[in-house]
Amino acid sequence: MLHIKSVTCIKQDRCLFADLNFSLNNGQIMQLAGPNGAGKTSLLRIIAGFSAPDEGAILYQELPISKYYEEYARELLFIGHKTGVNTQLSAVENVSHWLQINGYSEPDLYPILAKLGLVGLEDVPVRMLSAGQQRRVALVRLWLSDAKLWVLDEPFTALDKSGVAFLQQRFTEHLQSGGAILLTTHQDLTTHFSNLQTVTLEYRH
Ligand SMILES: Nc1ncnc2c1ncn2[C@@H]1O[C@H](COP(=O)(O)OP(=O)(O)OP(=O)(O)O)[C@@H](O)[C@H]1O
Repeated sequence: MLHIKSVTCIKQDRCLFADLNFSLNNGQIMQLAGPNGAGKTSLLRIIAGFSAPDEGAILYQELPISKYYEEYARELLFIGHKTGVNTQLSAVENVSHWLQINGYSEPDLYPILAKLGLVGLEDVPVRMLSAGQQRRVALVRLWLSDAKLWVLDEPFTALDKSGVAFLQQRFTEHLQSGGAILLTTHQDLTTHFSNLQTVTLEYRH
C-alpha cells in the first residue's frame, strides 16, 4: 500500500534521517518511535505530502504521491499533533465543515458524539472544552472518513482511559476492514495490537 523509499530529511543543516525505507500494507499498524526531536513529525508530514523529502519518494499503490496527490489525498486521513480543529466553532460546526470540504453527506452525528462523550457539549465553542474533549472532537473524523490510510501524530494525547479504549477499538475496526495506520505515540500499543510494527528514528546530531 505505502512505500517509503530511500527518504532523507534535513532541517537546519541537521540530517534527521537518511535513506529510510519501509512499507505499510493493508491491515497493518505501524508505530514511529524515537526521542523528542528525532524527526517523527517531520516524517509524518512528508508521508502526508505536506512537505517534500530532501531525497527519496513516497509511493502509494506503487505511484509517487508527488505526482498523484489528488488521488492519494482521497485515500489519506491525516490528524496532526495540532488537530486542525477551529476552536472558535462548536464540535458540530467543526465536524459539519470537515464533512462538507471532504464531500461527505452529513450522517446522524449523535451516536458518534455519544460514543466520544461529547453529547451536551456539541454546541459549545471548542475553546471552552478540556484538552481531552478537544482531542475527541478532532478524532470524530476517524468515525466518518472512508480513507484507507490513517496517519496520526500523537492521537492519544490528553485522552483518558475510556478515550484510549475507544480509539484502540476504532483502530481494530479499521485494520479489520483492510485499512492501515501509521502513528506516533508514547502509548504502549503492544498489548492491544499483537501485530504492531515499529520503526525507530534515532536522534542524529
Ligand atoms: N519547519 C521547520 N523548520 C526548521 N526546523 C524544523 C522544522 N520542523 C521541525 N524542525 C526541526 O526538526 C527536528 C525534528 O522535529 P520533529 O517535530 O520532526 O521531531 P519529533 O520526533 O516529532 O519530536 P517530538 O517527539 O518532540 O514531537 C527538530 O529539531 C525541529 O526543531
